[in-house]
Amino acid sequence: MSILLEAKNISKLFGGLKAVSNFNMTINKGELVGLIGPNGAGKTTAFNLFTGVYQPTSGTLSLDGRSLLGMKPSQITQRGLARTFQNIRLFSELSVLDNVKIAYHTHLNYNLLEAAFRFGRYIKQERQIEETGRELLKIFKLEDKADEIAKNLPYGAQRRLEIARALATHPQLLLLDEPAAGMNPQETNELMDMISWIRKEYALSILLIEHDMSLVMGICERIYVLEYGSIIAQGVPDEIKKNPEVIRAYLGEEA
Ligand SMILES: Nc1ncnc2c1ncn2[C@@H]1O[C@H](COP(=O)(O)OP(=O)(O)OP(=O)(O)O)[C@@H](O)[C@H]1O
Repeated sequence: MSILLEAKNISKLFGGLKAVSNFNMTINKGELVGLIGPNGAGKTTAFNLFTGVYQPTSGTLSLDGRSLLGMKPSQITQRGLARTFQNIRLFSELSVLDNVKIAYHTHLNYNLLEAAFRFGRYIKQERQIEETGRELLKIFKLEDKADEIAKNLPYGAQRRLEIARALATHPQLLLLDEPAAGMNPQETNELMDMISWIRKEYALSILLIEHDMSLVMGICERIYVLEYGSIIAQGVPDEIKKNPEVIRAYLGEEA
């Protein structure tokens, strides 16, 4: 199996606080990996390091064998890494379809001048974007809501739209930050199926931060556990469930 993302000995200091400490992680192509840990363990900081929001204080980071260090978030998106946020970030005043279409534009191979000179190609690409956008909405059960304003969608639907929008940038690796937060059990189950399906359909690697243990244990092939910025365990779900360190740190009441 070939490695897609590799983080080696990454640390991130905020003043005196080590939010992430000597963090090592590999994600193979096509793998679905979970990242769990108590509140404040450093999970979102890890995502922010992978996506260029923060630069690590030390350590190395690469995607598909090429370093990500020093790159801006937009460049990292172009290289094939997309994410969703713990707090939903949509263009709340735009329609559902436009939210997805805007994401496609980060991947278009025309600029404005070309658009003016080669109007035919522009129109064709716009039509393609509209079609693929609608296909994505269908996958996420949002096709009937294409023209609704994003902020008027129910919470669970907004979360699905965020994933659809991330997928529109054609990622190799998708980072999902608590995608089931605020969802009811039925919505969570449907989301699990969607995540598994898109992973196969788009040959994606996925890294998932999630507090819903049934979701994490149900779909992830491998799990990393963070506590106070350090990885305290990693392994397949059955190993993680039995690991005494993990039970102590995180699964306490549920184990
Ligand atoms: N920009 C920042 N400046 C200072 N401290 C920060 C910053 N971002 C995160 N931290 C601190 O780093 C630690 C890790 O935070 P982080 O948000 O990564 O945890 P988390 O595991 O994602 O938590 P949660 O599950 O609550 O979202 C926390 O102590 C947090 O207060």
